[in-house]
Amino acid sequence: RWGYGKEDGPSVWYKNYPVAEGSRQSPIDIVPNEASRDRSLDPIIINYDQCTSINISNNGHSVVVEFNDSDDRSVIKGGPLDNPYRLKQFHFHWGGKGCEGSEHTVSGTGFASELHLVHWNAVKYKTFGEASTAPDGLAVLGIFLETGDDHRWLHMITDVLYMVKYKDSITNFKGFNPKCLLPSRLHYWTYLGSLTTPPLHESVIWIVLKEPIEVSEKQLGMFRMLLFTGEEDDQRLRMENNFRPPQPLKGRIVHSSN
Ligand SMILES: Cc1cc(C(C)C)[n+](CCc2cnc[nH]2)c(C(C)C)c1
Ligand SMILES: [Zn+2]
Repeated sequence: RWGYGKEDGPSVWYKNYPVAEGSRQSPIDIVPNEASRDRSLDPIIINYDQCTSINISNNGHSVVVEFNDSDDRSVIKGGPLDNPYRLKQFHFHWGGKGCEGSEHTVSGTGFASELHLVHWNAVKYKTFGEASTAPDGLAVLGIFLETGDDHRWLHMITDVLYMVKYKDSITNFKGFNPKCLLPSRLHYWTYLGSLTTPPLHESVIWIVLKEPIEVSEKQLGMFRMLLFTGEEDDQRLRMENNFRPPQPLKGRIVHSSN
């Protein structure tokens, strides 16, 4: 299968997933003064008030918090989106040391980590699976994490990571509302892209927030105690550097909210 190592990492994914060399792959390097400032771009609207989490798991690639997406209780809308998109899950990508770990970069600079809040278009598609292969099926909100002070709410997640240390482990994680992970300003860049891991479907409307959130080196270090490997595996591989590097823009325009 695929991973983030030398033998199975991003540089060889094209062998089993030819779309890796497609025309709308993610992530990308965002160059702010090459982005087109659209005054017509509305603010994004995030309604997470009725939102509650269900579980937290280690899928062997990242740590994932899942939500009940059986109704429109938690949605993102406005901005570049024609419909409300339902929150399905969020997860993180991070590095092995401070300066790299995010998937998107800004003028060539990476951040220590990147949070992805994954939403799907339940107006046009019946299931997440169907939406995940449609060109306007998913909307992923990307938030950069930079190291600095402790994040006052991230400990809710880092405190339970020991429960999902191994691949395929899962535990109850109710009542967590991810609005506490949002930065104060919702200015964003948006462009058409893809999933950043196989199957790399070109189905994502990316909304990347300009303002990072601050987390401490200690909190970030907790993510690195997770393992890519399972409890029974003879190899113990620390989960870190689970990010794909930026991909060619191939003529795409990045739009910038004001
Ligand atoms: C929770 C989750 C995890 C993953 C990867 C890390 C396997 N993926 C696959 C690819 C991806 C992760 N981040 C951007 N794309 C998704 C998709 C469906 C958005 C969701
Ligand atoms: Zn992701």
